[in-house]
Amino acid sequence: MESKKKPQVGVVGIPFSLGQVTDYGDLNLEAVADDKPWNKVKNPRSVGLANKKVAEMVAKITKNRQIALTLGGDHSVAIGSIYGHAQSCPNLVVVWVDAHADLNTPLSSPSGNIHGMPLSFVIKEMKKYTTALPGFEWVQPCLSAKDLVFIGLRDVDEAERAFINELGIQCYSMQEVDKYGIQNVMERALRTIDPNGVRPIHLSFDVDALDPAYAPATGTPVHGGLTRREAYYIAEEIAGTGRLSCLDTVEVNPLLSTDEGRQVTINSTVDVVSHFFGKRREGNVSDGYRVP
Ligand SMILES: N/C(=N\O)NCCC[NH3+]
Ligand SMILES: [Mn+2]
Ligand SMILES: [Mn+2]
Ligand SMILES: [Mn+2]
Repeated sequence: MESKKKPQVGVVGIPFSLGQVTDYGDLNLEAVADDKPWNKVKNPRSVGLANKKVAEMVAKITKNRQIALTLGGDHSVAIGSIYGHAQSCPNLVVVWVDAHADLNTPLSSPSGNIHGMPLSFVIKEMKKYTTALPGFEWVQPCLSAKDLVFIGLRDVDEAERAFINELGIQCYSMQEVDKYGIQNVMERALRTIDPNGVRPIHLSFDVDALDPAYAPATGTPVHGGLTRREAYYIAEEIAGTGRLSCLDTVEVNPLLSTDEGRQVTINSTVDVVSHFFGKRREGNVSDGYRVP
């Protein structure tokens, strides 16, 4: 699903040098008429309807045993992608790669922007802290807090940190990435959420997890982010499991940078996504290739 704005070719036309791709096309995301704010929450019914369509599409794709690549738009799209993915893979685990926790509820959010709240809609243990929101009646929490891990956090609101502590969610902020190194972080993260190495992986990649030097064209850039090398490593490790089942790639906003910044962001995003789909820095040999 692309955002409503005309996405840049770079992100839409990700060069899938490996594997067979089915383009399920753009979802027709119509705004809901008279979509009044709910407290500070803007456009709840339109965002809710869009996510319902995302959920139906992701459920269909993952039921086909294909990897669903969801191109945002902002991170609110993960409400639909995780819910839809859970319909076909109820035992999924979620790896959330982001500068932000996106764990606010409609009650705790300072901004009212739903892209800062997606996880509060899908985590079962968040039910008692949150509230019903018009447009989201269709969402049932489908993820246990123990099946989620954060990587790359460095801009976490107080309420989000309190929820992470309360729920005991596994969390590797940039502090832990610096302390342990990305190889160690990936080993610990996957060992904790999927010790037997059998569960389908939902990877939700917010490009602002990258340092703004590599992804300036995004809504909420935060200094001190992942290098491209660290992002490649995450992607290669996830691809290496063979259990990637859904990949969200969100928060690329071409309108928020210079031409150069836009291109830098698209190049980084396309490259990281290619590594999630099997591109390896050591090189690749396609099936059937024979030495010349
Ligand atoms: N990129 C964003 N989430 O990942 N923006 C919203 C965060 C506000 N705490
Ligand atoms: Mn996010
Ligand atoms: Mn973010
Ligand atoms: Mn945003």
